Amino acid sequence: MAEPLKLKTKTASPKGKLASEKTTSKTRSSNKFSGNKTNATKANSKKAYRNKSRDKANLDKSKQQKRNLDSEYVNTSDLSQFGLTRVKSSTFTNPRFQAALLIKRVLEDKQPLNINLSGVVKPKDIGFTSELAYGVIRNLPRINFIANKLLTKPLKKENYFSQFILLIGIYQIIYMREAHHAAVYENVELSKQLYGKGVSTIINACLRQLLRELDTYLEASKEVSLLPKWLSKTLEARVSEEKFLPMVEALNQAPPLWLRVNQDKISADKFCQLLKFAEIEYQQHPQLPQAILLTKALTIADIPGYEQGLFSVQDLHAQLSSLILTQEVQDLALSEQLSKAKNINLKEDIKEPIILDTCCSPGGKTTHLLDLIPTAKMIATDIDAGRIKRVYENLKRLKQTAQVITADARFPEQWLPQAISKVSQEQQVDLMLLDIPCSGTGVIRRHPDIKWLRTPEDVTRLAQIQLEILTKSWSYLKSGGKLLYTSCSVLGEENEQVIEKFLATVTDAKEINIKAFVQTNINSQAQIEVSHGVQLINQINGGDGFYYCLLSKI
Ligand SMILES: C[S@@+](CC[C@H](N)C(=O)[O-])C[C@H]1O[C@@H](n2cnc3c(N)ncnc32)[C@H](O)[C@@H]1O
Repeated sequence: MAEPLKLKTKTASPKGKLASEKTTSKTRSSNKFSGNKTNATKANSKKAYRNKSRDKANLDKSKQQKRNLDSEYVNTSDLSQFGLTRVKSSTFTNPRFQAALLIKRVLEDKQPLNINLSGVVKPKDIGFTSELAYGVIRNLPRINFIANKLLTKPLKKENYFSQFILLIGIYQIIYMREAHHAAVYENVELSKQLYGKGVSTIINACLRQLLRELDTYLEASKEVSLLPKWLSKTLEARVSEEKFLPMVEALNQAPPLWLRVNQDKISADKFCQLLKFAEIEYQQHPQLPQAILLTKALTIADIPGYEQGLFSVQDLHAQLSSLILTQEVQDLALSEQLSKAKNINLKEDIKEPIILDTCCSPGGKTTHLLDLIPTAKMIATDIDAGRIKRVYENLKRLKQTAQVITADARFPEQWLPQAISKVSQEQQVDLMLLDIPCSGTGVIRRHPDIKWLRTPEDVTRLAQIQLEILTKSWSYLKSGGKLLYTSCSVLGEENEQVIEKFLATVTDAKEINIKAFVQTNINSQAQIEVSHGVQLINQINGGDGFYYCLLSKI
């Protein structure tokens, strides 16, 4: 292990200050030994004045230089444990440095992977930086395994930040197929800028060793599971052997991009024509024509019609939630017309159901429900005031209206009666969508940090909240009304076990069987057997892991 090297930092020119101090002391000494006191004093005081002015000018210059130099540095005191209190601004804006910071925040500070890089890296580097961070976090166990094989000794704690740079280098070489020499050079340079030559020599040696025996390292790392042990064990027990490995593979792939055509604005076929015209490759879902898979990654702004509200970005299985809730409303007294719900073109003659969408941000399902039933009186709530801003943005873009409330779904008594009274004389709602807060284990490919942040204890805590939200909301559902309990979790503890506990405490709830409906729309490989509701698991280039249970009030 090389000696830890201190970060070389340029300090403001101390020379200037020392030079002026020297001059002053010289002046003093010449005064002291002068013969003709009066003339000498006059001459000396002039000289002293000149010297003083020069000193001041020197000092100002020195201060300015220091200021200029300081402005080239960025404070990184949150990295002081790694010996880094400030770094050059050119290093700070390096995409690899920023990716390493993001990785550090997840692994060391246990913060969610939150990509907000605008103004931090150049706009052209945002995608690259985020790919590095997501890629390393997604494939962490394998990359770590290789890093540990490559390092002959672990890096010292004070140099530890360079570990994240090594992980990035390994990721680039293995997964990004970037020019290998560039991947080595850039990461070695970055570690040199941060820690000096000693550490960068280690990074260089590791990455070059990887290049020499790439296939061997790759082959050996394939044995390493990409899921945390507790989750892998739970899922292995839950999912049949033949479905388990494809599910794990799908959980770890880069997420597919699904769009939902807003059929209130444009037909799915016409939207596909727009895609064709823009030369965007896509696949239309065979059973759900409004669901479009883009086969190549694109930024949303490059897809025609986003600002005009022609489509929303929504996972395939997430799209099912609003369809299940509205497909099943035909036996509601409020709307016999909904029996035409087969193709969900309900706009003409629908009445005005009161719908409650709790935990609604960013509004994917709220806007879908409004697309299906534009006349609905929608009450959409979420606890997170920051996230709720996105509901407003989406409603505005889609020209839809809803009563949006920042509220805690565990305490509907504090806000729901008032919200209902604003739209009706009634005291209860017709339809409820509870998209409860959950572990997010079904959307790990979109949020791979979940793998390293969630714990089994979190799941148990969340399950209690879920039961509380369901139990409290139930009393605000009309007799004959429908409630869809849905989650993006693949764990029984948050899904059918919550329903089981709930059903054991009420006498006016009946489960509606939605298996057949889901089966006719979604590839059967995605469904696994559960005691209540439907559990879908992740599919490669298909939908995320989702759970739905539809309940009706007797
Ligand atoms: C799965 S996300 C909802 C996604 C949303 N339904 C959609 O389709 O766009 C879960 C949401 O639950 C919210 N949440 C968490 N705890 C809550 C609570 N106690 N009351 C209300 N909302 C809550 C979170 O802020 C988060 O936005």
